[in-house]
Amino acid sequence: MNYKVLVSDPLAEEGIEILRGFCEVDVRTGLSEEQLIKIIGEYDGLLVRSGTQVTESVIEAAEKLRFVGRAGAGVDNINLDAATKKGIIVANAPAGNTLAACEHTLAMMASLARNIPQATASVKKGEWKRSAFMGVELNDKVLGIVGFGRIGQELAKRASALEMKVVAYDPYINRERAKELGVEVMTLDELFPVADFITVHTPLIKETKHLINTTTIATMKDGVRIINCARGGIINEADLCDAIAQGKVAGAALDVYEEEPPKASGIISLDQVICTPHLGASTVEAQLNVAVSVAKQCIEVLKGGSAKFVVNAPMIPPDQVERIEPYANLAQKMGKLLIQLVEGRIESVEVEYGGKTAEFGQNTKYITRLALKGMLDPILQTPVNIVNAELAAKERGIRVSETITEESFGFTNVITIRVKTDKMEESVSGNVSSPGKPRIVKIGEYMTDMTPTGHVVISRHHDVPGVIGKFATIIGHKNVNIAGMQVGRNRPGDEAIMVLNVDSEVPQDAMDEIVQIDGVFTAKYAKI
Ligand SMILES: NC(=O)C1=CN([C@@H]2O[C@H](COP(=O)(O)OP(=O)(O)OC[C@H]3O[C@@H](n4cnc5c(N)ncnc54)[C@H](O)[C@@H]3O)[C@@H](O)[C@H]2O)C=CC1
Ligand SMILES: O=C(O)C(=O)COP(=O)(O)O
Repeated sequence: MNYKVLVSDPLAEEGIEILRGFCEVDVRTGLSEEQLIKIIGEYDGLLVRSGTQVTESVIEAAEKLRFVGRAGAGVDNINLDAATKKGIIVANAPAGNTLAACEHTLAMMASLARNIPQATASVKKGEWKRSAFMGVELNDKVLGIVGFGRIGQELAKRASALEMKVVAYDPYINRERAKELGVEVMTLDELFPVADFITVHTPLIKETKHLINTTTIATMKDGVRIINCARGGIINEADLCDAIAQGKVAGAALDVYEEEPPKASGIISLDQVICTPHLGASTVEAQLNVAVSVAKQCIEVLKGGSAKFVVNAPMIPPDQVERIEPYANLAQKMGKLLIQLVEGRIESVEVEYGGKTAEFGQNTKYITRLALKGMLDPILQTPVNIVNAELAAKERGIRVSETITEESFGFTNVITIRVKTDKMEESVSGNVSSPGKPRIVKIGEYMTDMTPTGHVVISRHHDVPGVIGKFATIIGHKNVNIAGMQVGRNRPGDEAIMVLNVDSEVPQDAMDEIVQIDGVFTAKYAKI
């Protein structure tokens, strides 16, 4: 298969080389939205940084696109809802530029404290104004970190080494980690009045938009200095401008802006504001890291696998992959089998996690999505994958639920998928007894022991002599070899189930004949 990937922002050559070893790569930077919309239909993958706006219209025009890779952390320039709806995997490289952004923040803070950019410009003009650039020390000052994630934590370590007192706010803060780093955890209301320097390291989301504004600035220390190396929009620039003009805020260091590039007449025109053009991630080391990371993830996805840092679907933590992945694969096969066994419009899908699968925790969401993919992908026009499986079900009015039970009919771990349609109900249960040994252990009420692979015929019939023989004769006449057979029943003479593993497809006319056999209630052929 000849894949094509578009790189629409500057990406380190090392990443592009990795991609070129796998597929065709076009590097076209500086495209307008209109230009991007015109060409995106040709591509299977798109790699961006913060310069490209991957809007809903771009996603709409992307006929073949399966992967959008963000060579960096922030994904606020990508319309995740639109991508999710279309089943496009969006992944980033979250840790690759952490240190670059952290060091840039430190550099900005030191430059702000000592007026280095303003002094540099003055000296270059031939001036020698030593008293005009009196600074403040970082030593002993309180640094307030808002957003204690990767960058916030790295910054705390370094600021402590400079003998600053570090305080932090994050609604999801890891208190243990904060304690280890000697950081005092505060609420925002507590942090604002005590900090000499305030630096934001949150994503730009609804909750953080204009987090720093006239009202919150009023609660800050007089002469506070503010740094934003995270995202424009976390600070209300107009409000900050006023506060600097009034002398409430002594200065600001900005790497990111509400509009990029920022207007020359806006906040950057103030002498007390120092600025860089979104350079937080611009180090040789960080660019190599993020480019290689997204290139590798892109290849994995185009090969049919998953990406390591998917942002629009549940992910399995790396240390859980070995345990969860076999069940996820099994669930997908169970879903694929079920959809071939049922008739009618699906109303609900229930995935029950039995025995010790309760220990899977949040990872059940990943497994459930793969069960839905197995079930819905064969019957829907739009490809269904881990990203859009849940949405695809919801859009078709299918209720999806997960339940957890200790009940496991003798197995350590067991997953049961129950499908209810407007005509019937069916269920299958599966287990992975040892690595690489997935089994279907129950179909409806009947225990089985079936490998979920290849061609199968599953019938329900009256448990009376002769039925199985007639069955085998019909299949034999079609030259279909029977590889294995299991019969399950609850009581002699009752309804029984038969699972036949066969070596090739059973033609429809043979299936039609089988259902005509006296005593056969249902018979379904399925390919897993
Ligand atoms: N200037 C640049 O070139 C760069 C900017 N960034 C930006 O820096 C920011 C942080 O990046 P990372 O530390 O890697 O992300 P992260 O995801 O590791 O940390 C973000 C933290 O913000 C916290 N948070 C969420 N909502 C919050 C709220 N309402 N108030 C306070 N905290 C909240 C989260 O709990 C999380 O701990 C992102 O916006 C990212 O895009 C990242 C790299 C380079
Ligand atoms: O990783 C991030 O969030 C950044 O803001 C870096 O942006 P960039 O890749 O340099 O355009």
